[in-house]
Amino acid sequence: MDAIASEPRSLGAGLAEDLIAATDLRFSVAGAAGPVNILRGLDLRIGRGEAVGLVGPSGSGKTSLLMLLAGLEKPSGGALRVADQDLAAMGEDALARFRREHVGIVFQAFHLVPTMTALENVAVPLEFAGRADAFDRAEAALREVGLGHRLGHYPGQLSGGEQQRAALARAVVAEPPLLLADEPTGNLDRGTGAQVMGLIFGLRERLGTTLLLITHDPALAERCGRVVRMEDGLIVEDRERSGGPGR
Ligand SMILES: Nc1ncnc2c1ncn2[C@@H]1O[C@H](COP(=O)(O)OP(=O)(O)OP(=O)(O)O)[C@@H](O)[C@H]1O
Repeated sequence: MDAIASEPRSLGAGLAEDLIAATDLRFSVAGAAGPVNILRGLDLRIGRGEAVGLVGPSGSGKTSLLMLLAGLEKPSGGALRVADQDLAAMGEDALARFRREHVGIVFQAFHLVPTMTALENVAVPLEFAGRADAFDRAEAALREVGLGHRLGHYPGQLSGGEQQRAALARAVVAEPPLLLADEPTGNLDRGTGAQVMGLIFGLRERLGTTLLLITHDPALAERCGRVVRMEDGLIVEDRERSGGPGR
């Protein structure tokens, strides 16, 4: 039986073990008719090692939040700390370094480089980050997701599930503390999606990675230890399961 905590989590001072601490987080973009307020003062804390399912209607701001947490967009207001870094205060170079060192991302579209093999797709970013053993680590990561026999294949020669597994290997090869996944099974059939999710949950458990998983699949969200629901740029529900994999 699930124990549901119906009250939102404490919005007080961040705990030392919080990997993510967003306070009054705001994100606006310029629209034709003036600014569009996408995140409207959102508070969220996620502890190290937690798994969180992020759900909510289309357009509620889930992907925008993920982009801010990844350091791919900058907040328009409020405070955002991820892995002890003040993302709101960082310039482009510092954000690029933050992404390399702290974040892995898996999107619905796989975003592999079509002119590079699976091995190169995983190894090259690691090599850019200065890892001398980039190709060895990339090969190990690809083997872990069951692609040891596809190292030299180009994305166009891989199935959708294989491409997503390669993208997952790329996301976790540097063992980042935070894994962000935006509808990672959205382009896959049910069985292949289940395989990919099994890999994601298995990897995060082995590596102790914090996981934020955006999904429209309630059952998938429930597999996370905690489910956060967004509506209209705010968090409207935040509940935890006792005994879930996220704690
Ligand atoms: N660059 C932009 N310019 C204008 N509007 C934007 C921009 N980026 C996002 N939006 C709008 O902000 C809102 C939130 O978008 P976002 O992609 O974060 O929602 P979402 O909850 O992830 O939706 P979905 O479940 O459909 O992926 C949407 O209404 C979207 O159209």
